[in-house]
Amino acid sequence: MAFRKFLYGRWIGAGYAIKGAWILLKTEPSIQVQAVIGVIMTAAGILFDITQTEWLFQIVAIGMIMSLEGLNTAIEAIADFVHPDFHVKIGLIKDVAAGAVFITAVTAIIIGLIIYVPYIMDLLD
Ligand SMILES: Nc1ncnc2c1ncn2[C@@H]1O[C@H](COP(=O)(O)OP(=O)(O)OP(=O)(O)O)[C@@H](O)[C@H]1O
Repeated sequence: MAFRKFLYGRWIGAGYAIKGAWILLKTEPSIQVQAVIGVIMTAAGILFDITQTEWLFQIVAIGMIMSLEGLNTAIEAIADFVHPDFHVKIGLIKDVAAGAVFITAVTAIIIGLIIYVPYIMDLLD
C-alpha cells in the first residue's frame, strides 16, 4: 500500500516536471534556440554516422545545457520574485547563474568540435 502511494507520488511529480519542461520550451527563447541546435546536432549525428560513444557525449552535452538553462531561468524567476527592484546582489546572483550556463555552453562547443572536426576534415580530403 505504502509502495503504491510512493509510486503515485512519483507519477504526480513526473507530471509537474513534464509541465515545467513544456513551460520552458514554450516560453524561454534561450531554451528554444538550444532545442533547435539540439535537433540540428542530432541531424548532423545521423548524417555523419557518429559512433555510439560520440552519441553519448552529444546527448549528455545537449541535456546538460538545456537543463542548466532551465535552472538559470528558475534562479532568475526567484531573484525577480524575492527582489523585483535593482540590487547589486541580485545582479551578482543572475550573473553567476548565467556564468554556469556559459561554462556548459563552452564545454558543449568543445565536445562538438572534438566530434565533428575529424568528420569534416575527412569530407574535405
Ligand atoms: N534586479 C536586478 N538588480 C541588479 N542587476 C540586475 C537585476 N536584474 C537584472 N540585472 C542585471 O542584468 C542582467 C540581465 O538580467 P535579466 O534578468 O534580463 O537576465 P537575462 O539573462 O537577460 O534573462 P532572460 O534569459 O530572461 O533574457 C543580469 O545578469 C544582471 O547583471
